[in-house]
Formats: sequence, C-alpha cells, structure tokens
Amino acid sequence: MGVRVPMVKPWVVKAEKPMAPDLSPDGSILRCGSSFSRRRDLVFVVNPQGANGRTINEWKKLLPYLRSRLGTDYNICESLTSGPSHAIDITREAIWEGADAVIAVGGDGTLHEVVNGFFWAGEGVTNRDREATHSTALGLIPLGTGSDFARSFNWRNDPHEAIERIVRGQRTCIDVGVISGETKEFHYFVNVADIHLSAKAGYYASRYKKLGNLCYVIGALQAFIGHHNQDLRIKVNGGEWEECSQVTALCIGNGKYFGGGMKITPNAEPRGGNFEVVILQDFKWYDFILKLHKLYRGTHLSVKNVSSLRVQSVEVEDISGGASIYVQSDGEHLGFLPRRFCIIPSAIEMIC
Ligand SMILES: Nc1ncnc2c1ncn2[C@@H]1O[C@H](COP(=O)(O)OP(=O)(O)OP(=O)(O)O)[C@@H](O)[C@H]1O
Repeated sequence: MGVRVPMVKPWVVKAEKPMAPDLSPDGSILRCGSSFSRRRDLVFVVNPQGANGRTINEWKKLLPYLRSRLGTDYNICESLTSGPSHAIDITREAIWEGADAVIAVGGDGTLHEVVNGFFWAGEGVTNRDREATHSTALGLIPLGTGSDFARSFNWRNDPHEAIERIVRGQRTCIDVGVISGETKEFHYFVNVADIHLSAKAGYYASRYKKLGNLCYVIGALQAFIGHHNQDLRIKVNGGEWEECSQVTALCIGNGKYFGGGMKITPNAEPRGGNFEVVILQDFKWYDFILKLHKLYRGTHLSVKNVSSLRVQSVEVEDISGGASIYVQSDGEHLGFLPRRFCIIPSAIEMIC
C-alpha cells in the first residue's frame, strides 16, 4: 500500500504559516503525549467585513496567539469569506472533510451562515468518511457588531476567552430552529427569529452597521415610519389556528437577546428543547420609549400586551393574506410571512 498523501482541503483559503505536515507515515495518526490521536482540523470562518472591518483587524492580531495556544494539537485552517453565504459553503465542505470544529469568527450573521452550513437538503451534514467516529462541533469567536447569541451564554466579545473555550474543548448540544415557508427550502437559526416591526427594524439597521450599535436605534426609528400593527394567525405545536390581534412584533427565541443586547426572550435557553415566543401587541411608539429599559433588562413579560409562550413549533400567517410582514432570523432578513418555525433539539454540538 502506498503512502497516503494528505488532501489539500478546499476550505483552506489562506494559511499564513502552514503547519508542518504531522501525519504519521501510514496516514493521519499523530502521536500526542502518551496516547495516539488524530491531529485535528479547526476551521476558522472569518468575515472580513464583520463589525465594519473590526473583525479582520482583531483576527490578524489574534492569529499568532491562536497558533501558539492551539497549533501544537490542531491544524489551524483560516478561511476568509468572500461575500454573503460563502460561510455556508465553507462549513459544509469542512464537515464533509471531517473537520473537528468549524468556528465562526464574526457576528451573528456569520454564526447564522455557519449554522446553516451544518445542514443540507433538510438533513444534518456529516463526514464523507462513514467510518469516522467524531462529529464536527460549532465554535464561536464573537467579534461582531451585536454578537447577541454569545450573550445567552454570558460570553463577552473577548476573543482570548473564546480561545480558552476552544482549548478546553468542552462540547454541549444546542437546539437549532428550522424555518419553512411556501417553498420546500429550509432555513436554520440559532438565536432569535422575529416577525413584523423588529424584523423591519433589523432590515433597516443592516444598512447602518457602519455606525455600530447605533444602527439598531436608527433602524427602529425608520421602521416606525408607516408602521401598522397587524392581526396575525398563529398555530402552536400543531394545534388549532388562533387569532392574535394587533401584533407589533412576534419573537421566537432559542437564545435570549437580539438587536444589540435587548433581552427579548428572557426565558429562552439554547439547550432547553423549546422556543420562548414573546408577542408584543398593540404597542404604540411611545410604549417603546416608556418600556425600552424593561425590554433591555428582560423584565417586560409582566407588561400589559406582552405575552410569552413555551413552544416546540409555531406557524404564523398574516390574516389579511398579504405578503408584506417582514421575517428575520438571527438578525438577517429572511423574507415575509407565512412561515413555520420548529425546534430541532440537540441538533449541533457547540464548543462552550
Ligand atoms: N466578504 C464579505 N463581504 C461582504 N459581506 C459579507 C462578507 N462575508 C460575510 N458577509 C456578510 O456580512 C454580514 C454581517 O456579518 P457579521 O454578522 O459577521 O457582522 P455584524 O453584522 O457586524 O455583526 P452582528 O450580526 O453581530 O451585528 C453577514 O450577513 C454576511 O452574509
């Protein structure tokens, strides 16, 4: 049998200092300390445009430290995204090739794309090598504008803390939400999906990311212009359709925070097996001014016209039958109602 030549991994776009090949002559086995173990690939998916360019600057400073901290045990594979959705393809390829972990470096948008890369045609993506015993974990170095998902774990936007989590290598199973609509396509989210005013605000906020967290305030103000609360119909856990009058926003939380730190679904827990759905009804613009502090603290559930439900699935329709009610997932514009949101418990292993 000839010596196996290590494959060139298609997702390794750039490796400033390629690691010396460390495969044993008979294949991919490396002696580490006293035991045999496979040298593992960590694929870092970096959005150079994240946080208005701050992500790439921080990443460049971080890379030498990352190599010194992890380079002995892992192949550090750096992959810069070339545009929207590229992170999805990089992730799928890395999982097919058997990476130990795919780590999103950027904000919630990058994390969202990496999570979507864990799925393909309605199924979880798996290693091409059917004999492989390990699964690919999701990791996160939060370096975005909002980085809201990280807040549910009380993680700060501190890359060194994130690297320590990767060094520890502890994994936990997290739930993922799947969204379906009129087409057969599935879309996945890990943090919060939301409907109507907040989704419209997110749509506008994305145009002002250059202004940092201020983008959310400007987005909200712009969304208020011409906003009307809408009567919606919802179906919870496959039950009966129920009317939900004058909805201002309906938020489906797997994580707790959105919009740059607003604790909108305070009881959501990414490892809980349920979504928390929070519905704001009949809110006027001044309600937001009066109740904003409660929304940020997550103490708004006792406020009039706010309700909270624990669900595994929820379908939402616009009663008027129009297709103009905005939907976003993890801060990314997704389209318009109708949509179905369903939880997949313990869908992904995450480095925590
Ligand atoms: N090379 C690229 N050029 C332009 N846009 C990109 C590129 N790579 C990724 N993107 C897009 O950038 C968007 C935002 O990225 P990301 O979430 O990392 O940063 P952010 O918006 O600053 O942070 P947050 O989402 O936490 O507020 C994503 O929707 C992604 O599709």
